[in-house]
Amino acid sequence: MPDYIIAVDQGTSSSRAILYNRQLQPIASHNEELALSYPHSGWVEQDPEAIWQSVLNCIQQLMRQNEIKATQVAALALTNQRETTLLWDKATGKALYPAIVWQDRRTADQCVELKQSHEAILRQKTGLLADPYFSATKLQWMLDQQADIRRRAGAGELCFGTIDCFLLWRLTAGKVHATEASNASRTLLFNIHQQQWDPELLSLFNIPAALLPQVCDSAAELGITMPDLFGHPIPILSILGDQQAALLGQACIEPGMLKSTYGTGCFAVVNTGKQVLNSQHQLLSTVAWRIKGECTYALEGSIFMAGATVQWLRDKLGIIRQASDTETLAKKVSYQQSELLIPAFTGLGAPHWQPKAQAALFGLTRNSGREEICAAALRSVAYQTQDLLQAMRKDGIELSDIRVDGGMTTNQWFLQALADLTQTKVLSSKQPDATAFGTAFLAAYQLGWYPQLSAINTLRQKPTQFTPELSPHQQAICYQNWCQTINKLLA
Ligand SMILES: Nc1ncnc2c1ncn2[C@@H]1O[C@H](COP(=O)(O)OP(=O)(O)O)[C@@H](O)[C@H]1O
Ligand SMILES: O=P(O)(O)OC[C@H](O)CO
Repeated sequence: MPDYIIAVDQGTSSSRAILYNRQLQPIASHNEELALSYPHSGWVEQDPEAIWQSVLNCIQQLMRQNEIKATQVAALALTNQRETTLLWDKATGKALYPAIVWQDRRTADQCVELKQSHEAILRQKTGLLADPYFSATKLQWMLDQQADIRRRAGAGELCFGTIDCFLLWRLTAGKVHATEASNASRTLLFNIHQQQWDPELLSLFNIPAALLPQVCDSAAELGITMPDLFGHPIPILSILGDQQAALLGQACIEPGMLKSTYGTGCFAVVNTGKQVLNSQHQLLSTVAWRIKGECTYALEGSIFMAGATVQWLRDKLGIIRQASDTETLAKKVSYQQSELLIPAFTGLGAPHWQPKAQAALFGLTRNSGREEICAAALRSVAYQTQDLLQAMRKDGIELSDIRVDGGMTTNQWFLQALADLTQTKVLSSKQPDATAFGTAFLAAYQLGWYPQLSAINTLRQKPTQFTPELSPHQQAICYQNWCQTINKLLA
């Protein structure tokens, strides 16, 4: 009897595959880092073949290293970086362009116009707003680059997809062109109330409907892998956008429960149940998951630079050798530090939505060194989280704690700073891969191993707790300085 599930988490910084047993304990994993390229100012791209190859290698290596045969695998469960846009040729399966990554700002000018003319309708239909972050203007940009391309798109010769859709296509050797509702809800083309591609929005962005994938439930028989890939076909039974998968993986299955994931970016997401909450404070409404045709919705605050700021310290400034060095260095720096980093390297996301903002480091003195810059970088992620929590509270969400996960949460110093600067209890998942766990659980649910979503409560390990140690008065001084500095930058 097949007793395993393999979850694939295709993130911005890396791809990984994790092997779970029937009790949904992680048995083994295989990880591969992925490169990003920045060919022009504001552009962020990835190689579609490198993405595909990394996913394939991760699954194959995981199976090989653990002597697992495909016949022992009950399901493949996918989760992925969202919004990243691909366009490929139906006949050859080859992408026409590099993947335009969610952080890419090339369509910022277009979004300024869109904001003035169509923000209200975009918000009402999609829960999102006019920003280059989402897929629609990225796809529009691709379609505007070649003379014949819209005709080919209209004739059904090309496919658009987010990462999940591209992987599903490749895993099934072109048999399935489909996505699922949580990923579709990030495109700016999907009506989250009616659960369908919106004809008015397709016409606004001049996007031929023939390009679009079918939108499925998040748990379903989504496809079967080609036998030659893993030696035997494996059913693909769940797909979720990575932030929605983490919401499920952190057992936030009731309205009002919040998680915040610190990977490349940071995404604070709160379950709003059957209700689409219309934020008055620049947060997004999105599909959390769709099961048996029924949608659960969520409210989201998106920060573009979290772990990516740490990568910048490593790869561009060269002041650390590895991400964990930030912890050792930051420990030496008190809250009295004058240095403040506004990490608007790819514009600012929620709640500012300023795609053209540029990063800046304030308050430098002769005493400022790599310790201070590391502390400022880590604290910038905590301050931005406080911006999101404030917006959520103003929208009427009551928050008593934050369930956190993602690569950055191995940094204990950061987690204490997060509790201090948000004055909120932080519960750090002992399962650092809450994202993969979320989609693996959904596949197990689809298999009938766990017939109720509430079973996730019993599978989740007790988290580690961080409580605020900074006084509310000191926090208020620090946060006021952050707000004033951001306002200065945006003025
Ligand atoms: N100890 C650490 N301190 C700070 N940041 C870290 C640490 N370990 C990993 N990171 C950051 O976490 C990110 C990777 O997390 P991950 O959840 O794998 O991201 P993604 O899903 O976006 O690929 C990287 O950007 C890295 O810089
Ligand atoms: O790569 P991550 O894990 O930071 O997630 C990227 C998000 O899905 C972008 O919306």
